[in-house]
Amino acid sequence: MSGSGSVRVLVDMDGVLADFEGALLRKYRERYPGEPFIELSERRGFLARDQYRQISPELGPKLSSVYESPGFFLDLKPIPGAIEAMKEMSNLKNTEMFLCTSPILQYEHCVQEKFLWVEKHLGAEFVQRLILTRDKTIVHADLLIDDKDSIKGVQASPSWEHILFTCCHNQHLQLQPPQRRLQSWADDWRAILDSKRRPN
Ligand SMILES: O=c1ccn([C@H]2C[C@H](O)[C@@H](COP(=O)(O)O)O2)c(=O)[nH]1
Ligand SMILES: [Mg+2]
Repeated sequence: MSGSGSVRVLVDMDGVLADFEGALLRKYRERYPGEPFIELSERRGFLARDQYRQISPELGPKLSSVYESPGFFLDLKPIPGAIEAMKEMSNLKNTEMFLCTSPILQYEHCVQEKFLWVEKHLGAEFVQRLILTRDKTIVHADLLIDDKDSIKGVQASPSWEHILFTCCHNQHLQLQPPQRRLQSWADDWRAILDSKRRPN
């Protein structure tokens, strides 16, 4: 993959750098105060929309109207420790770091706001490291740090090892060895990167 001793890492945005689930619940409750909601501790499954649909079919579109609104992606708060970790990672020797995120299909606001979010929180130099794709399997890297439990695409055997970043919707999942987790940005992400470096 990358040269000897070096490592290429893809870092997801929603649920890893930006607190998508926290903002979604808060803004949904503000917009639909009388409707049922799901506490973050009760979230199961990657797509919040699907879990809300199971309560009642009309709740799915109500929930998605929240993240399709202008300003939703730009206003997301950083996950604790994420900004510091990205700045440190980008300065590590023999380390290529890219942000790799999937825009929603209602891309009108989402795409531009993802770029703006990166510039606002990480700085203009990180905008050059931003990859938007609906299929992360076709991007070549050693590691993908992502909160989605199952990442599928046209490439059946992606080049990267998926490190599951803990988020409310995946915290209950029991991983099958050798699958690995990163519990938070306070967890030892440096050791995970080092584990992919080949000796010089
Ligand atoms: O119920 C949901 C939850 C999330 N999404 C969207 C929001 C994000 O843009 C993507 C996730 O992107 P990642 O790059 O995998 O973090 O999924 C949704 O559409 N519906
Ligand atoms: Mg994500």
